Amino acid sequence: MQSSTEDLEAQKTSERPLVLEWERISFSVKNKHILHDVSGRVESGEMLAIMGPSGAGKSTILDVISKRTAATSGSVTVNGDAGADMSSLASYVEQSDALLGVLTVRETIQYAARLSLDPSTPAGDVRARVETVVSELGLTDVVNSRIGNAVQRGISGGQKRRVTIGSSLVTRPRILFLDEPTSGLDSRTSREVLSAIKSLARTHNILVVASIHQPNWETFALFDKLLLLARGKTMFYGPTDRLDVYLGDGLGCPVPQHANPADVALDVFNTDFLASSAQRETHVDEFATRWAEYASTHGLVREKDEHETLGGDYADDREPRLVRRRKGLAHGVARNLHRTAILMERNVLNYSRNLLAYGVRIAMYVGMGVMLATIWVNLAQTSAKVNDRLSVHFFSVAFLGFMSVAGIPAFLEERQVFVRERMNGLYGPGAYVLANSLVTLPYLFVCVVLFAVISYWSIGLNPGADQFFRFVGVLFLAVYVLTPAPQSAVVAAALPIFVASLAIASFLNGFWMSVGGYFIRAVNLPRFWYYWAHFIDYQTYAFDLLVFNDFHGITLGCATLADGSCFCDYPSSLVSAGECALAGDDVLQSLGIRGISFKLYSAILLLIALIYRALLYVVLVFKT
Ligand SMILES: Nc1ncnc2c1ncn2[C@@H]1O[C@H](COP(=O)(O)OP(=O)(O)OP(=O)(O)O)[C@@H](O)[C@H]1O
Repeated sequence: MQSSTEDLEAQKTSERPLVLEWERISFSVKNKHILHDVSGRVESGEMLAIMGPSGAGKSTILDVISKRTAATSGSVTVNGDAGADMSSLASYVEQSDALLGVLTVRETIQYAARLSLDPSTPAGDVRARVETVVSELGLTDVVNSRIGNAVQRGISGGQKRRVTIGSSLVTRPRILFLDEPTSGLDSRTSREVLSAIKSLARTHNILVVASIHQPNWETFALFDKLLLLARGKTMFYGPTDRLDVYLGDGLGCPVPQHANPADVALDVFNTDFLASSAQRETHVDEFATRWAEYASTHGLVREKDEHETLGGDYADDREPRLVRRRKGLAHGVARNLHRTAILMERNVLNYSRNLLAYGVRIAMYVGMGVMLATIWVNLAQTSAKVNDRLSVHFFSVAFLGFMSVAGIPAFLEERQVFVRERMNGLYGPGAYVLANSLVTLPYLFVCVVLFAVISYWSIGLNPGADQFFRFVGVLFLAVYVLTPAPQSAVVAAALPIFVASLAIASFLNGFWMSVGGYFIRAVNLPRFWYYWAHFIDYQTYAFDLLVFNDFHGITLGCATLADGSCFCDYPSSLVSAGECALAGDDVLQSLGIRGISFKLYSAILLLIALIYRALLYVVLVFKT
């Protein structure tokens, strides 16, 4: 046990230092040139700041060097390897804090640690790591407080920022990218946070690149290097302590005594308020040229031979990729299962505490059970009530389907967390979909059982015990097709905007109702809709199964008219035999579902449920 943890630690810390280099990076979108020939280099243990006025291209260069976005031209290499797998080496802290609101600060950081670590890591090591990060980031006082969400106020914005950073730091990435890590933090906290990052970076040899807006002097001084951009061009690149020299000697804008060189530089390079676009462009071009000349004459452009300081020619060092390959398939499968189990545990915690998303929905199922039980109360077993019985089945399936849209807000919150954690290499869409699909099973089962127990006997559906259990089983499968993630989640994953995904998911639910064969009989549907939509509609199978389950084998009484003749609402095979009654199977015959196979239809329903999950997987693979 211990030895494998040591192996992991040894592997993480004793690996040769990394060198991240980007050379002549240019990036354009729709003919808009956002970055022009930007180069730089950082080594393990160093912290590089990317600064510049608003719109300078800081986030864009960070995206490019972290390989989230491909450059239009230029190269990004790690130890000379342009194909290094950044997701296994790096963690990226985005500007926004994607966290699960119901978890506490400790739980959030602890799950990030557990998801990133080898399964054999002793729990004590995980705890120690978490406590170190918590105390270094000044989160000790709020360690047991919940993050908070729209319903429940939690920790402050600045504390959330630190939790997000902590969730990355605790995984001990070899490279840490931070996009505006200090936004929302006061100057003292900014300094403390960056100082903690620096200390961890030094101790664990982490290479840090951070875009930063307007650091105060002490915060600025924590960085080893600076890349200063304006309108996508390099204004300065080199050790931070050379900035004031360059401003004075190179540009003739000396930094006044006690002034912060970062402030002076941002002032000088901010061209936003010049009158014309041409003026702005000329100004920046002039600065870029002055910098290029100064850098080459003062030796501030780092050349390849400096790589030797890291222990020789690293062109042959393909360590990151080799490490990944050596692990093998069995290790990969075991690790993914381990991560799935951790995600399931976190989901259980999330769902059980998320009263709005999940508690309210249980209440909705109970409320719907009570509604059906009291409105469709005690339906007589007569032919006149056949349509009322059919509507119970239609309504159960359709309404439960509609309620799946209630899962969209919770899914969108989860999706953001998933995107962040996936980008940071903690787990993939497979583990996420599997954990989500498994954890929802008992939750949905409880919901359906509650609904069935409340309504089934009160409505007076087929009294057999087998029929009751089948009713629960079919409804469970139908609800499982859609709730809480799949259909709405597929839509929300593809289009992660609440209002838009709500509208599309609601439209889809309405569509499935229309082609399911209740409002308009399947045989009467226009052929275009019948041949595809009707057959892929989960409501078709769920409705047919519920109706079959209810009507098969029962007899319904018909009305005796004043003239003594018998009237049944559906063609009856029993009347001709002298009985004024309607066989349930006659109703099934009229609906065209007498011969259906219970097993086949259930299997199709299950298949549709699995297809939705496969679709969710595919959408998450390509859209996140
Ligand atoms: N995908 C894109 N399509 C069009 N324009 C883009 C795109 N990405 C970035 N830009 C533009 O490129 C410029 C640089 O954007 P970027 O977000 O990198 O700047 P920034 O320095 O991080 O700004 P801020 O400090 O305000 O966050 C901006 O003018 C932005 O509008």
